[in-house]
Amino acid sequence: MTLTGLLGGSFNPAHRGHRKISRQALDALGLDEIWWLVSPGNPLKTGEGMAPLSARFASARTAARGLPIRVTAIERQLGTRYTADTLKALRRRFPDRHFVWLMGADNLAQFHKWKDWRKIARMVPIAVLARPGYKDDAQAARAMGWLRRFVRPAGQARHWTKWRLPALVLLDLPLDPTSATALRAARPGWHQKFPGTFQTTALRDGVTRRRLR
Ligand SMILES: Nc1ncnc2c1ncn2[C@@H]1O[C@H](COP(=O)(O)OP(=O)(O)OP(=O)(O)O)[C@@H](O)[C@H]1O
Ligand SMILES: O=C(O)c1ccc[n+]([C@@H]2O[C@H](COP(=O)([O-])O)[C@@H](O)[C@H]2O)c1
Repeated sequence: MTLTGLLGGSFNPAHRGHRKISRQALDALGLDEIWWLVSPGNPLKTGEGMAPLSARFASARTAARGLPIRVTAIERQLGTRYTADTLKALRRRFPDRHFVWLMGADNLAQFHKWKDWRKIARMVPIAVLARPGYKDDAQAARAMGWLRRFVRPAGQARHWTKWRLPALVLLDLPLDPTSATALRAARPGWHQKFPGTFQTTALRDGVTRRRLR
């Protein structure tokens, strides 16, 4: 079984914070690799100010360099937008992998708004990475009203494949203040550096190549 972390995101653009939390998750959870799922469109975001998938994907490829991270637009290939649907499809398609869902503390604060969020927690363990300014919001998250009883000690994080689900671990590791919102404000035209189409390798056996626009 390959131990695989899933970090879904808009990556508009990808940045040092994504890299940092991925390194932390690789280490704390003893992962073999992480897949960055570059979202065709977060269902809770309007799409305003969202760069094309091709540019976000390319920025993620650059940010992930040198780490055991696979950047993928698999939700585009699967035709899914909601994480619950993506996880259902991935678990069916990759039975030889153990998946853990990774997210920053800001997303835990919103988690109760996600489609079928309790089902998500029943499908995969969830690891929450600390983010500056979101410690209190994460603790007070509406979803925590239900999830709190399933919280596992961070010291046992490497045993996540053995956990009975639902299971949630809060990884309170050194913080990184980088945010895509701040980067976009500083460089609104960032995506012009990543023009055109891109190629993505389908994850199954790495043979199929698809051109996406
Ligand atoms: N600096 C960070 N610290 C902890 N988690 C982070 C950090 N940056 C991003 N994440 C997490 O990475 C995932 C993808 O984030 P995303 O691509 O939305 O970046 P972002 O910086 O949060 O973007 P935006 O500012 O546009 O909302 C989310 O789970 C988010 O919580
Ligand atoms: O499934 C949902 O309802 C849902 C609602 C909001 C966000 N998500 C997912 O959360 C991940 C983080 O999104 P973002 O835009 O905060 O980077 C990304 O994979 C989204 O598809 C999923």
